[in-house]
Order: sequence, then C-alpha cells, then structure tokens
Amino acid sequence: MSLAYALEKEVAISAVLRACQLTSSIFNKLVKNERLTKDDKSPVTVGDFSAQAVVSTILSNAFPDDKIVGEEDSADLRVEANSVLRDRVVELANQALISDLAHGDNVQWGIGPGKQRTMEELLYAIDKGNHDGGKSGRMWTLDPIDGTKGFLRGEQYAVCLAFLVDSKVQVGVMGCPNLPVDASMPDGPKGCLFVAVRGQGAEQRTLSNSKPTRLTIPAYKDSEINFLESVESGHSALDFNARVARILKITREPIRMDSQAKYCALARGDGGVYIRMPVGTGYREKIWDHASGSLLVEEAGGLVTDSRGNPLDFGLGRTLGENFGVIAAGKEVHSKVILAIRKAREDEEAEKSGSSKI
Ligand SMILES: Nc1ncnc2c1ncn2[C@@H]1O[C@H](COP(=O)(O)O)[C@@H](O)[C@H]1OP(=O)(O)O
Ligand SMILES: [Mg+2]
Ligand SMILES: [Mg+2]
Ligand SMILES: [Mg+2]
Repeated sequence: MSLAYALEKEVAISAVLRACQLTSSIFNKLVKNERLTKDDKSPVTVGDFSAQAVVSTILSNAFPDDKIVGEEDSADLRVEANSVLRDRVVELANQALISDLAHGDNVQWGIGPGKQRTMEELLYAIDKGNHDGGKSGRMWTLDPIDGTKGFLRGEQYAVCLAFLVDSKVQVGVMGCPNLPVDASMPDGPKGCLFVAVRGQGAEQRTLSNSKPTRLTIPAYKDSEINFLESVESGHSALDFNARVARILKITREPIRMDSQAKYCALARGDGGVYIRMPVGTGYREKIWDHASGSLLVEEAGGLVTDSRGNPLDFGLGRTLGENFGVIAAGKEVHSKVILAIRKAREDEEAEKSGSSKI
C-alpha cells in the first residue's frame, strides 16, 4: 500500500529541484535590469517569475484541476517596457523545463527535452497562481523565491511549495540552495532539500539527492537557544525579539537569516526558536511564507502558532488574516516563549504609559 500523498510529494520534489537549479544557476548572471520593484516596494527578479512558471507548469500537468496560490503574477511582464525581462523569463523557464529527466522525474509532468512552452503558455502558468485560496478542496501554495532580498545578497532564500487539503497543509517541500548541509560547517557543502508529509515525518537531503535524514527538534535548555529571526528589520520587530530574549535569559546571539530557511534550521536543531513579530505596519503574513515551513517544524516534533498562541489559519485566503506574528519551536520551549511575549508586551505598555506621565 502506498503512503498518503506519495504522488504529490514526488511531483513537489521534482518541481522544487528544477526551480532550485534555475535560481542557483542565474544568481551569478543576474544583471541590474533583471529585477523590478513591486507596488509594495519589495523586489522581484527574473528568478522569481521563471521559477513560478516552472513549478506551476509541472503542477498543472500532474494535477490539472488543482488550484495554486502563488506569490507572483504576470502583469508587470506583460507591460511592453518590460519585454526584455519577459523574454529572459521565457528563456530561463524553458531551460529549466527541458533539462534532462532526473531520478524521480516523470515525462508526464511536462518536463524533459522538447517540452519548451510559448511565452503565452508560461505567462498563463504564472497566473495560475492567482487563486484566492480558501477553506475547501485541494490547493497548492508557492513562493518561487522566498527571501528575494537574501537571494539578491547571495545569502539565504528558499523555493517553497506546499500542498493543502481543506486548508490543512499535507505536504511541504523547500529547497535552500545556499544553506550549508551541516550548520557546524558553514563553509562546507551547500544546498538542502527539506520534505515533510503530515503524519510521515520531516526529512532533509542534499539538493544533489543524497539519502534523506530524519529531522527531530532536540530538547533545549534556555542557555542553548539562539533565536532565529529576519535579517530585514522591516519584516520583524528585532528590538521586541531582544526584549523577549532578555525575559527568557537567552544570552546567545540571534541567528539572522532570510526566508523560510529559518523553519528548516529550526527543524534540524540549529537555533531553538523562530520568532517573527509584526513591525506595526499592518502587514499581513502570506500563506506561502509559512505553509511548508510550519508543516516541517510540526513533523519534526515542534509547534507553530501566532505570537498569541493561536493556530495559523491557512483557509482565510492569500493571507493568514488576523494571525499576529509567528512563533515556531519545540513544544516545551514554545509555551515559555508565548508567556515571555505576553510579559514583554506588558512591560512595553508599562514603559510607554510611564513615559507618557512624565
Ligand atoms: N513588510 C513585510 N513584513 C513582513 N514580511 C515581509 C514584508 N515584505 C515582504 N515580506 C516577506 O517576508 C519574507 C521574508 O522575510 P524574512 O526573510 O525577513 O523572514 C518574504 O516572504 C518576504 O517576501 P518575499 O518572498 O518576496 O521575499
Ligand atoms: Mg516577494
Ligand atoms: Mg516569501
Ligand atoms: Mg517570494
């Protein structure tokens, strides 16, 4: 008897591996005009667009009726002023789609020599990610490059793909081309693939397809914890994180890295707590930024909630709605962090009202 969601897992791995080959091959060749700034001021590159086109094409061949909630859309590429960028996206996506079949690939997923697509087909594939999300049915969520700012700096980023049924994540696959295979050897080999299936555990393998290793979050003493947090102070309230660390008497420096690589690091025991506190701009977290990572951590024995201890709700549309921040950690540590956050908020409020009386 085959395990649940075996096909979804295989297809997701194949798609993420192709997208990772694409993104890592272009990094050194990326030139200045191969990126745009989106309306929310965040960057997007030919890598984000072409990786979304590749993953969406593969999913649409393997599961034609499934919905996709993806970060990018093709509107900017359809503008004539961006035709050079659009041509480059088509070229890169086709290079990735036609590359030879690897172990685990299946020609029926629309990949392999001779499988190139027209520009219109690829733009359409990108826009298949425009689904609004919701509570019911089969659905994928994709972040073709999570941590675009990290990607542009040559640091951490992740290709993130999750499969959900009735808004519950069932499969999560993340490729981290720049993540050291072993955190204790930062200059050693890089490139990891993380895979989780609900009820079947979490695992890591290398991007070059070594045997998977099972992941379990170890038990931590407070003195052994490093917070895992954003590099970008605009994405997470780093001062507040420091306040929480002081309450918990955590003395180790935080580990700062971009993207859902933080969930991956946590799941394999590098860190202890992923803390992401809102910066107060009203930004709503997106489902593609947490779906695969949260399943990986849960399957490694951890817990993922918002900063008030409420479960993340992936059934509200493209965002996590009213969820406030994200906290991921092993179960025991997690409950201590939630209490410390409550205390940190009270302290902050008391300081504010104290200073307003002066
Ligand atoms: N204002 C914001 N607040 C929080 N997260 C943001 C904001 N703007 C973009 N992001 C998203 O946060 C994630 C990266 O955060 P970090 O790396 O700091 O953990 C990315 O998914 C990034 O999108 P993107 O996928 O476009 O890079
Ligand atoms: Mg983005
Ligand atoms: Mg993202
Ligand atoms: Mg992204």
